[in-house]
Amino acid sequence: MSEPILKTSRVSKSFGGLKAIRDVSFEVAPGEIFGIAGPNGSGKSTLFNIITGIPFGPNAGEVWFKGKRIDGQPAFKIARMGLSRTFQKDAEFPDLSARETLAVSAVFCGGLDRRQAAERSEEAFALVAFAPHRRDMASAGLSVFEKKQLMIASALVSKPDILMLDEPASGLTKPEIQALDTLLRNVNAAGVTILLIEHVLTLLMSVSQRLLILNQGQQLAEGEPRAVMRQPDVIEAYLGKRTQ
Ligand SMILES: Nc1ncnc2c1ncn2[C@@H]1O[C@H](COP(=O)(O)OP(=O)(O)OP(=O)(O)O)[C@@H](O)[C@H]1O
Repeated sequence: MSEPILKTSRVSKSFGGLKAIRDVSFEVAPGEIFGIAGPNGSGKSTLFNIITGIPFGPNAGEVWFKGKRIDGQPAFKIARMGLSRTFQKDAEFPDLSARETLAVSAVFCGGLDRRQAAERSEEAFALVAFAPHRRDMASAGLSVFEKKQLMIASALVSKPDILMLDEPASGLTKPEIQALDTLLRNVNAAGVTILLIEHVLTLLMSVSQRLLILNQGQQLAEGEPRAVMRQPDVIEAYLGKRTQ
């Protein structure tokens, strides 16, 4: 692999007696779409939290981004270095328009002035193919898919090197998942490395160049998606053990 853009080295995170992430090490190459999967509660979102520092870093281990160690850094610094994320729950401002939402993200998260914010918003809207005639309506009136587009555009407005998406396909119909597949490929083709947590395995398998599988906070497998998904221990973690 070329020099990794992101690397974790034996990161761990505990909540009291619960070891949510144990000794997880992986590397992401620049320009890659890197998928992360695992059963419910296996630690996927906690891994994103540890990397971004939102709301906490690891208890142990190291996180490296663009050759710099970032664990222990404040979350806003990590974000401004070029690491941007979304959350499982859509969090729109219902009374703000899509355009105003992006302006807020650009000014507060990207640290941009109003002119730069407007330029970046146009770029982000274009990248996620957000319909121009819907940009000035209140976010509350947007469709589920448009809210996803807006969430991703908000994360892109600061021009991150890495975009980290936590289950972006949840709540989408099959055609919308197909549209999300295209959206992710377009964002990636524009030079953004993507880390993708996703339960919709068709999407994950379609867009990811490599997969990391977590189970009970531990790294179960990593590698080429089809090979990983054929591994007996991965099948067992998803489907349970045969009893006969
Ligand atoms: N802030 C917290 N305090 C206490 N326990 C937590 C906290 N965050 C996560 N956990 C626990 O850590 C474990 C891993 O949770 P996490 O949300 O990372 O899993 P996940 O793989 O993202 O799950 P899902 O697929 O359901 O979103 C779970 O047992 C969860 O209950």
